[in-house]
Amino acid sequence: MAIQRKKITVVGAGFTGATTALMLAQKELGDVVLLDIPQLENPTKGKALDMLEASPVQGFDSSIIGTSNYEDTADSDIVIITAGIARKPGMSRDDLVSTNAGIVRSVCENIKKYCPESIVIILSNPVDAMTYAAYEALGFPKNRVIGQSGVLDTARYCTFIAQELNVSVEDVRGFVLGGHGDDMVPLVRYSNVGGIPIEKLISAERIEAIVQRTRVGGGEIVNLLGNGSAYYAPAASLVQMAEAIIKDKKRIIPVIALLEGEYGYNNLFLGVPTILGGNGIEKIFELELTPEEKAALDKSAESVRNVIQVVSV
Ligand SMILES: NC(=O)C1=CN([C@@H]2O[C@H](COP(=O)(O)OP(=O)(O)OC[C@H]3O[C@@H](n4cnc5c(N)ncnc54)[C@H](O)[C@@H]3O)[C@@H](O)[C@H]2O)C=CC1
Ligand SMILES: O=C([O-])CC(=O)C(=O)O
Repeated sequence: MAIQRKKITVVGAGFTGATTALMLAQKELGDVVLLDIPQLENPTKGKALDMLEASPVQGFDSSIIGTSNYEDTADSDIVIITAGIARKPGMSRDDLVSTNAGIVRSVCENIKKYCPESIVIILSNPVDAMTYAAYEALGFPKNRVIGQSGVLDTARYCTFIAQELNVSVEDVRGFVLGGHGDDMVPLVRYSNVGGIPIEKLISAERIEAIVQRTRVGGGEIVNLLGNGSAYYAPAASLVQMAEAIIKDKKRIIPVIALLEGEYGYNNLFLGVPTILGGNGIEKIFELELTPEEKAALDKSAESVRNVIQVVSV
């Protein structure tokens, strides 16, 4: 039997979706279908063709097509949902909940029909609640419905640590637990640089400043851009997740997963460290937390639960 390339659909051809499509193709992770609403069919086709025309220059052989027709997405291995509105300065991610829940649900009805075996990664905000809404609408097993927040939040956290110490980002390790909101929980105790705990290298005050900056990292970009939110680092984060799945890398990556008892929470989607591989979320790691860390996670979980209540049908 001929070996087939993977097929990856990106729903939403705006800033995050288009950037993701290009990065996926540049890494030759599969053939890419970029889908947006019928009113934007020509611009979506135009973006896809423009990207494809970069392929001879950059030397990648993935195809990229633009469409508004879900038939073109049929049997995708991975579907990435970026459809929805983004926040502007002065807004919180939670302000997007009603609009984006409707969009994510309608997208999921089509994914269920055309890509029933796919692994679905959700980016649309407020992402913990949107992952819940997608899970309800798709009816897929929980390992195949995954939200993106932890890769991005951790990337911001590691960027700031590397800047603080003037060292390579490659040597910084850490991760962020909890919801994708201002009370997310960067885990200082589990963070190190080249194996050295960051608490040995950075003062408590500076660590606290880095934690705070990470928590509001999305808002920092929103305020700078003025008319939308981050897209380069979010796209890179989605691509890392897609790559872990497509190559069955079994990477340890923080993602938004359905918790059924882990960390003491039930029926809640929240960012936790997982093994991400060919079957999607293959394992959730339950870490031992100090009372302070658990209290911070409880606060974040409560915020997510309040938003999920708005979208729950
Ligand atoms: N979870 C995370 O870490 C992050 C989440 N986001 C979220 O991702 C979403 C997208 O952000 P951007 O790409 O910057 O926004 P954008 O406005 O540039 O693009 C969104 C696209 O979705 C399309 N769309 C709307 N309804 C649709 C539907 N029913 N079917 C298909 N496409 C549809 C729009 O036409 C638009 O092209 C926002 O909700 C944003 O808050 C953004 C960055 C990080
Ligand atoms: O801040 C936003 O609205 C977009 C987002 O989730 C992020 O960049 O972390």
